[in-house]
This record gives sequence, C-alpha cells and structure tokens, in this order.
Amino acid sequence: MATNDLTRVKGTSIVKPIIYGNTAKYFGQKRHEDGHTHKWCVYVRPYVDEDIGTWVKKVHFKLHDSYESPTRVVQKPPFEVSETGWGEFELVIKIFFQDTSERPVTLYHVLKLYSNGQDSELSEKPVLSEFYEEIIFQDPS
Ligand SMILES: O=C(Nc1ccc(C(=O)N2CC(c3nccs3)C2)s1)[C@@H]1CCCN1
Repeated sequence: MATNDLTRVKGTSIVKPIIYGNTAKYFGQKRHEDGHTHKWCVYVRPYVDEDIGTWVKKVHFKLHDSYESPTRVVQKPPFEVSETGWGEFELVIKIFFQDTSERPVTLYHVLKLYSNGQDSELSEKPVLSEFYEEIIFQDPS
C-alpha cells in the first residue's frame, strides 16, 4: 500500500521518521551592530529521501520572543528557519499535516550554538544538534 494511499485501513499505522534540530556557526567575532555571534538554522527534515510536503502542510517555528515575528510559519519544504543570535534558548516546533484530521505534533528543541557548553564560542567548526523522531498515524484515512 502506498504510504500516501488515502483509503482508511483499520488497525494499521503509518510511521513517518523525521529529523529535527539545528546547525550553527560562529561568526569568528561578535558583530558590532547587534552583538550577534552565530548564524543558525533550525529544521524539520524527512529521515528518508522523500518529498515531506506530500504529508506535512506547514511547520511553525516559535523562536524567543525577542526575535522579530517570533512565530515563523513555513508553508513548503524545506521546513527550516535561518537566523542569527548570541545565545541558546528553547524553540517550539509545531508540525501541521496535509491530512487535516490529524492533530498537529509539537516538538521542543534547545538551540545549540556552543560545542562545549555555554560561551565556548571560539570553535570555528559548525555545531550540529539534531534528533530522530517518529510521527505515527494510527488508522490513517
Ligand atoms: O541566550 C539566551 N536567550 C536568548 C534569547 C534570544 C537570544 C538571541 O540570540 N537573540 C535575540 C535576537 C535579537 N537580536 C536583536 C534584537 S532581538 C538575538 S539569546 C538564554 C539566556 C541564558 C542562556 N540562554
């Protein structure tokens, strides 16, 4: 059965594995105009190579309230937000599905900028913090 088959099959579930998290890179110095030190990208990606847009309608990324327009709505893949900043904070990621009968899924991710704990920003190496999650659709329509 194609994973996008829309006929409802009782007693079945469809598992859609995803990766979510962030990459970050130190500028090399603090930016004078705003004190920012890093660029970063937060994302939701499929674990396997597929068009995630066939089953994800949009993703909300809720940044810290000090950011302009802190709730970023991404309506098509790639589901990611790129920003700059100086610190680490918790983001809320809310995933909405093409099948509107499916409730959205909310994930929480602490933005990681420093490889070895707070303020160890001297590393020129990119930082990666990502997690595996399985979205399970019970008795999909
Ligand atoms: O860092 C932390 N919270 C942060 C919240 C927002 C941060 C940030 O990077 N930015 C706001 C954004 C702006 N730039 C200009 C105007 S608003 C750039 S950092 C916590 C505090 C203790 C440990 N972690």
